[in-house]
Amino acid sequence: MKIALIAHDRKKDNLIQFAIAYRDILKEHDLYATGTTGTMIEAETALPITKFRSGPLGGDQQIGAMIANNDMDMVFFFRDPLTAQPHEPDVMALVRLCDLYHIPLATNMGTAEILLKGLQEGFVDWRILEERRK
Ligand SMILES: O=C(CO)COP(=O)(O)O
Repeated sequence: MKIALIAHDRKKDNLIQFAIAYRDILKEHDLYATGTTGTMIEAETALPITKFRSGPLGGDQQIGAMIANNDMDMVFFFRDPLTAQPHEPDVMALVRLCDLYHIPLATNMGTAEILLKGLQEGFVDWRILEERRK
């Protein structure tokens, strides 16, 4: 599965801790990230990550394009609800595309844990089943 990892600055530590804790599951998948998030997670976990531009410079939109192209399966986007983002429209667009294309999206640690454990247990195979139906 293709998984996107994104975190706003004050949530990056959260996502790094999450990636460390669940490294064994994440390493079985193809990982993508916005620039700074990806660089930091790679440094802490040594997981290979395809990195896009930094979020404020278009990285969210690059991941959104993958979703629109049916080329992304799951998104972990730890958003900071207390800090205004200069690229808020891009953030909302990414969340919107997840909803539009039924892409599982976790915006905080609580949901992320359930989503990743669900992935490990095979609870999110619908995209694979959908592919088989084509
Ligand atoms: O701003 C972001 C998501 O909206 C994240 O971008 P960076 O990973 O480059 O900090």
